[in-house]
Amino acid sequence: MDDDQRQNSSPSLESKNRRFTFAEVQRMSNNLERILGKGGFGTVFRGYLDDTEAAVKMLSHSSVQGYKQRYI
Ligand SMILES: Nc1ncnc2c1ncn2[C@@H]1O[C@H](COP(=O)(O)OP(=O)(O)OP(=O)(O)O)[C@@H](O)[C@H]1O
Repeated sequence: MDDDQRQNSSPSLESKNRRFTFAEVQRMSNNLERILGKGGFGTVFRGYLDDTEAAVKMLSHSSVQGYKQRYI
């Protein structure tokens, strides 16, 4: 399936991945106040994007290295 087909078959599935600076992450997560969980790529914190509650995932340094080793 190519990208066009994927978009047509699931129009509501849009990527919401965005990157923020550490200062922005601190602000939106109230200084990393509440941990929601941990995954293979790093810790997930509760945060707010504007007024919407959001899960904020911080990639761990080792996962970024692993990503580079695999994909670069
Ligand atoms: N949107 C969310 N709402 C609430 N908790 C969340 C949300 N996203 C992630 N979490 C919590 O953070 C944990 C880690 O999530 P994450 O997506 O990073 O990893 P995973 O899918 O569990 O594992 P992996 O990173 O190995 O694929 C989850 O198990 C869950 O407890």
